Amino acid sequence: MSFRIISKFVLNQGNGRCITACHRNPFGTFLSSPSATPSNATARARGRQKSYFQLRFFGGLSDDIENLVCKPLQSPAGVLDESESNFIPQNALYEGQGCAKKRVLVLCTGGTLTMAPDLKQKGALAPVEGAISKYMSQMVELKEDNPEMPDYVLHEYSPFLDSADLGPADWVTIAKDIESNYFKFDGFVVLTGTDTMAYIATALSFMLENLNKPVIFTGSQIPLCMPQNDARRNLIMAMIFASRDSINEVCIFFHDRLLRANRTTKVNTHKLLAFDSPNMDPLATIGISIDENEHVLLPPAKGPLRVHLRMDTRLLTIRLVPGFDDSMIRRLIESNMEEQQLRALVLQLYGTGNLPSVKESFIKLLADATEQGIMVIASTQCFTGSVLLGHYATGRALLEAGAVSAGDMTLEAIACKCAYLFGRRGFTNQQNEELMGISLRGELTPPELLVPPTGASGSFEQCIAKARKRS
Ligand SMILES: NC(=O)C[C@H](N)C(=O)O
Repeated sequence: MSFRIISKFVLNQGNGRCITACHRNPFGTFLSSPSATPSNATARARGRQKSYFQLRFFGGLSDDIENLVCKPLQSPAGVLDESESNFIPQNALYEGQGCAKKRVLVLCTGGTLTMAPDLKQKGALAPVEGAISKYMSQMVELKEDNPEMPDYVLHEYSPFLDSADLGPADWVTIAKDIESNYFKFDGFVVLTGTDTMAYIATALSFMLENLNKPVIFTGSQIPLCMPQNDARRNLIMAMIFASRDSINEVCIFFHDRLLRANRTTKVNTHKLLAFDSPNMDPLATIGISIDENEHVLLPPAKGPLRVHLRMDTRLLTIRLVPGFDDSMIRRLIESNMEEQQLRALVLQLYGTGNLPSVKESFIKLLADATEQGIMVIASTQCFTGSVLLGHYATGRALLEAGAVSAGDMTLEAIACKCAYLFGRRGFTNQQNEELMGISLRGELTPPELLVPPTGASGSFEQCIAKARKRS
């Protein structure tokens, strides 16, 4: 799929105000430049800055996915030296108000939020290019005299797509655009369709290592053009959260909750409460106030941002149903093993990670697969809770076949974590297996923190002991 980026930037409300540079260095300090026509307040702030600089923001974001390598982020010229001891204002002061005005980059890929009934498609919803910029420029909440809202730059990708049409190449495009604009904005909003939003946002959480700014995904169930839409509030709240210093991770805001992206899954096709993070509390909830759950927010990263652009998605997911025909699954796996294509096999199993122990040949097949270097991952079909291999004899056989537990990860997290780890290439199979059991971006409850079930078996205890030793 071609996912060309057009350089269509809407400077805040189209008023021509220049976009200024804002930088938070790897150590968490902000450096930002005042606007082109600094107010007294910004001039005062400037007086306290030793290395004042200004970058203008030009269009021309990345438009290809070549050079898919992991590379450390380069700082723009003129950034603050870490030995700098001067006080650096967190942001340019907002003219006349004496308060900080944040800057947010809004990246829009399409999705229902941007859609309208298309007569050529018999009234089916289809994305309308250009509509979002028109709506946003008319939203009073986003006018620049509203000090609580950030300045924003909107970037519309072309063509707008239903999220079902977005894949790893598009995740790479988004990651690259965040990388190349990282120092110019305080936070990022990504507008996508809801159907694969949890996958895209989860993938981004792995691709953006040491993220120190908010990246907030949102979309809607009802298009922005319809009066009863949920798009407007989702968009406003996403922009508010994208301006918060307390958030250093990729999140999904939807309806009334901010969720960690890699814990999130789409749970409803109709209701406005379309997402949930079944095994983790929301990062924040909104009612008449915004309540952050400070204890679950990820702390600021210690190192500089590293962007990993190679995602190896050679995995197969099989959801078991009672009475399944294992000969069919056998053929599928065997043909993949022969072509040496398959890297991981995700089994969605019953309960704590059980499969029929009577199917000995199937278990033997899984043991052969692990021996050939295919990672066999045991996950659960249950919406909440965790895989506990070894709690039941039926699951124990899997442990012996060399399967790896997915713990309480969502399917989205399992798939994207595999793609990320395999894409890194530098890890051995054993290291990959160990990393699957370790929380890299908050996607997993560490096994040692899981409450052992009543009557936990010896092998469950062994799993925990092994995990403790690793950490
Ligand atoms: N609500 C939505 O955005 C669904 C739409 N099919 C999409 O994922 O693009």
